[in-house]
Parts: sequence; C-alpha cells; structure tokens
Amino acid sequence: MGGPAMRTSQKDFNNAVNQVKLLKEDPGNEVKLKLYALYKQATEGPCNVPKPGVLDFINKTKWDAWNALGSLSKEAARQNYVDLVSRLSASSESPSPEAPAADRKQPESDTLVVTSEDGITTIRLNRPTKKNALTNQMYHDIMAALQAASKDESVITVLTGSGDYYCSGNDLTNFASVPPGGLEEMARRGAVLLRDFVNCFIDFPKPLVAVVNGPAVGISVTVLGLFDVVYATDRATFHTPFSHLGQSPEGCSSYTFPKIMGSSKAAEMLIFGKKLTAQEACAQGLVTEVFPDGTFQKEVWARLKAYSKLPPNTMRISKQIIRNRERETLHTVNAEECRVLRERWQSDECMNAIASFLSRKAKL
Ligand SMILES: CCCCCCCCCCC/C=C/C(=O)SCCNC(=O)CCNC(=O)[C@H](O)C(C)(C)COP(=O)(O)OP(=O)(O)OC[C@H]1O[C@@H](n2cnc3c(N)ncnc32)[C@H](O)[C@@H]1OP(=O)(O)O
Repeated sequence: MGGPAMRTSQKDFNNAVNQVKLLKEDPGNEVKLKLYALYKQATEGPCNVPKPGVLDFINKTKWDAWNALGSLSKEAARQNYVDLVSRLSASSESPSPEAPAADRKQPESDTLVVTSEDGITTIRLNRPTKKNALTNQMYHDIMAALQAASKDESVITVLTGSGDYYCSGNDLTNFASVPPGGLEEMARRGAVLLRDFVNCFIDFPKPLVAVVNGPAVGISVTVLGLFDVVYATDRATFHTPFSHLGQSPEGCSSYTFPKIMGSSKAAEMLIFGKKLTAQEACAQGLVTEVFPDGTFQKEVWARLKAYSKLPPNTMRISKQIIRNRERETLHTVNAEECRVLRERWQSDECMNAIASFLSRKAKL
C-alpha cells in the first residue's frame, strides 16, 4: 500500500517513547512486541541484523516482529508507533464503562439499546424516526458499548438497527452547531471522533456481526468491511454517497472495499455513490448472506445462537490472527482518511451539500 502523508515529528515520537514508560497498565506481551518492532523500524529502518537461533526464543520473537515490518518507512513506523501509544494512553486513562465521564450520557440513552442473551451482546441503534442517523452522542455510546462488550461474558457481538432502516449514516445536523473555534475546530473534533470510533471496530477482539435489517448509508456501510460477518435482509441497500456530500471515504473503506470487491466496483460505490442492492453487495463480497425479509430475524438469530455455542476462546483467537495480519495497515488508513475528511469538511463542496440538506432536507 502506498504510504499516506505522514505528519509525526521526531518530537512527537520522542514524547511517545517517554509516554510508554508512564502507562498505568501493562499493555501485554503482544503489544510490547509491536512497540519494540515499530521502535526499531522507526530508529534503524528495516531489520538488518542476523536472525537469532531457534533456541534464542525471546530474541528470535523480537527479530520476527521487526522483520515482519518489511520495508515500512521510518516515517510510517514512527507514525504507527505514536498512534499506538496514543491509543494505549487513551484506554489506560479513559474511564471504564461502569464509571462514565460526567459529561457523557451512557448507552442507557434510548437511542442505543444494549442487551446480552445466549452469549450474544446486541447493540441496537434505536432512533427509527430519523432512520437511525448517528448523533455525536451515539458515536460515543457505540464506542462505550463496544468497549463493554469486549470485556463482558458474551461470545459474539451484533450491531443492528430498529425500525425499517439499519442506519442512515452520520446525522447531518451534527454539523449544524459550529463551536466557538469555528469550522476548523468542528472539523478537528469530527476527525478525532471519527478516528476513535473506527479504531474501536479495527481493534474489537471478538467476532463482530452486522445484522443489516434495512437500508444502510454512509459510515454504517463503510465500517462493514471491518465486521467479521454481515447478514442482510433482501430489503437492505448499501449506499455511500460521499461525492454527493462533498466528502471522502472513511471507515477504512478506501482500503477494505477495493480488497473485498476489486478496485473498479469499489470506485463505483465510493466515488460515484452507486447504491447496491443486498444481492449485489453479497455478490461483491461485502455481505456474507442475504435472507428473505419475512424470515430474516428468525433465521439470522437461530444461526447466531448456534455459533455462540462454539468455543469462545478459539473463536476470539481465530479472529485475532486474521485481524493481526493487517491491523497496523488499517490504523494507518484510518488516520489518513480522517486527515483528508478533516479538510473536506472545511470545503465549499461539503458545506454546500450539508446546508442543502439542512435547509431543504434534500434526499439522496
Ligand atoms: C463536532 C463535529 C461533528 C462531526 C461528527 C463527525 C462524525 C463522523 C462522521 C463520519 C462521516 C460519515 C459520513 C456519512 O455517513 S455520509 C451519509 C450521511 N447520510 C445521508 O446523507 C442521508 C441523509 N438522509 C436521506 O437522504 C434520507 O433521509 C434517507 C434516504 C436516508 C431516507 O429517506 P426517507 O424519505 O425514507 O425518510 P426521511 O428523509 O423522511 O427521513 C426521516 C427523518 O429522518 C431524518 N434523517 C434521515 N437521515 C438523516 C441523516 N443522515 N441526518 C439527519 N437526519 C436524517 C430526515 O431528515 C427525516 O427527518 P424529519 O422527519 O424531521 O423530516
């Protein structure tokens, strides 16, 4: 993959190196190995020392981790290191879901309903009169719900919607109240929120399933590439109208969609905003299986209940080994997409599209 424009300075990197020493929680061996490899790549470049012998287990493991970074540039490694440390610092400082920040409503807010039953935690978007459009609060609530689900007793986590839509994407009124810092500050905050939101999907440790109960728009479509399985009713459609909105792809779709469906089909969706039927999305690999709407709920939940009886640790480990192949790439893509969107949100094309929706309630 071509490396995105990097912005991390040597000073940011040095700060991150110092920050690691101050982490309140041990991040575990896997993460420490990743930090080691990125540090070596950032400071010395691609692995350039002889491979330790098989019996020198620790040094061989470290060598393997460094060597696995291949020809990643020093700058990209520095950026990935800083991003990783920033995520670690945020998670060790952020309050647990049981002790929420005072200024933030928790998922008990009725726009998100979280339930756990039969080994399945279900996160349900519950704003049917607005087609489950995502408010700022809902982004935070979904992140908190995913964080809680990653630690609860459940085996599988499901995201679904209430009513006739799965989700109509970002609530465009999120852009209506401009903070004191102006448009620039709004775009900066939006980019941080989006990056953190998508990171939660990249790093979610258990099998994650989307039960797409109706049409899906925007970010609710793009993050599907980060789910393990996507079941859809035959009523569902998949629409990413970014160009219509003066915006650019997010949710890692600039990477996952070409990988899933090929570059030309991905371009038709992400650049021209082609809306796919459920059958088309399935044929292109974005959807795992399509069910008739009349039996959708019954068939899908019966399937998921059966899967939830499989050995939990084995499923989690299998998911991790699949995700680990490209975790760092996904984080890099996410950071780059957010950087570009931050600029798009300040563009005339985007402002005009949002103003048009807000003033005339323009339809896609
Ligand atoms: C601090 C900065 C904050 C920034 C936060 C940024 C966070 C990250 C952002 C990530 C980037 C995401 C990108 C996207 O998701 S792009 C996609 C955005 N979505 C849309 O453009 C969809 C707009 N909606 C429509 O086109 C139609 O409503 C739709 C086709 C979905 C349904 O049409 P239908 O005719 O069936 O129904 P209605 O239009 O009558 O809808 C019912 C009511 O729901 C309101 N609605 C629907 N979708 C949205 C939406 N996305 N945002 C806001 N409101 C929405 C609609 O207006 C109706 O409301 P009223 O009943 O009050 O009229």
